[in-house]
Amino acid sequence: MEQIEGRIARALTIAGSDSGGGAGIQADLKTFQELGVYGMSALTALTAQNTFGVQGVYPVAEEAVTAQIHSVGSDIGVDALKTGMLFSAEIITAVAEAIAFFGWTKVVVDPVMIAKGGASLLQAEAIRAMTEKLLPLTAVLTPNIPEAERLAGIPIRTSADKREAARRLAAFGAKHVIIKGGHEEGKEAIDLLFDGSSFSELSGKRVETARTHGTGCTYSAALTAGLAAGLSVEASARQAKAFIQAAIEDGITIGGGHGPTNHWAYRRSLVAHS
Ligand SMILES: Nc1ncnc2c1ncn2[C@@H]1O[C@H](COP(=O)(O)OP(=O)(O)O)[C@@H](O)[C@H]1O
Ligand SMILES: Cc1ncc(COP(=O)(O)OP(=O)(O)O)c(N)n1
Repeated sequence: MEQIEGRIARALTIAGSDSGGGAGIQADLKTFQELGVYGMSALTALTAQNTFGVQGVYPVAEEAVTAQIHSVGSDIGVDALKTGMLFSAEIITAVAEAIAFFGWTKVVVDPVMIAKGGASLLQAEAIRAMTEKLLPLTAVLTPNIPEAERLAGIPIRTSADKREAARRLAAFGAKHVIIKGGHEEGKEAIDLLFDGSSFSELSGKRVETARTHGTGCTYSAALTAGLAAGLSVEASARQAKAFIQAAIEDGITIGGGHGPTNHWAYRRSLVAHS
C-alpha cells in the first residue's frame, strides 16, 4: 500500500462505467488497486459496452455527480483525481465546481471523446466547457492524437505539429500536457510531455495487437495513482508508461472483439524481476 504523509494514498476517478470492465471506472479502479492506492469513484454515465463496442450511453444527472464527489471529498479525502468520460457541458461544469470547492490540485484530465469503436462519449457542445472550465484546473492533460487535434484546433501530422498542439493546450491553463502516441504509426509508441516550457518524450515498443481497449483510461489512472502517492508528474508518467506497456504486451483473451489490456501484468513483472 502506498503511503503519503503517514496515511494511505487516495485517488478518485470521475468517469463513466464500462460494463465490459476494460475501460472507464472499472479500468481506473483496477489500476489504482494494482498500484497500491485506495480507489474511489464518482460515476458520470453508464455505458452498455463490451469488446465489440458501445451499445448504449446513459448519462447520470449532474447533481448526482456533484453529490458523489462531495460525499467522498468531505469524508475520505482525495490526494489526486482523474476525469474520464464526462459526456456533457453540464457534467463538466459540475465537476469543475466541485474541484474548485475542495481546492484539489493534482487533477488529471483524460479528455475522452470517442471510444475506439466510434461511439461518442462527449457531446460536441461540451468541448467549450472543457477548455474554459476544466483545463484551467488541470495539472496533467492526457489527450490522444484525435483529442489533441480537436482541442487545439490543428491537424497533427508531424512532431512539430504535436509540439504546437501541446503549447496551445497548455495555453488553456493545463500545467502539463501529455499527447499520447497510441494512434500514430512506427515501431515506438511515443508520448510527448510538455511542462509549459520544455518537452520530453516517453517511448515504448509498439505492440501489434487488437487488445487495446481501455489503454487511455488505464494510462491516466496509473498517472493519477503516481501523483496520489507523491511522485512528480514526470515520475508518474514514467510509471504509467511502464504500467500500460506491460498491460498491452501481456494481453489477456476476453470477449470476441477488441479485448482489454491486462491490469495484472505490471505487478507480475515487478514480482518476476524482484
Ligand atoms: N499498440 C501499442 N503499443 C504500445 N503502447 C501503446 C499502444 N497503443 C497505445 N499505447 C500507449 O498506451 C497509452 C494510451 O495511448 P492511446 O492508445 O493513444 O490512448 P487512448 O486510449 O486515449 O486512445 C500511451 O502511453 C500509448 O503510447
Ligand atoms: C466508459 C468509458 N470511458 C472511456 C472509454 C474510452 O476509453 P479508452 O481508454 O480511450 O479506450 P477505448 O474505448 O478507446 O478503447 C470507454 N470506452 N468507455
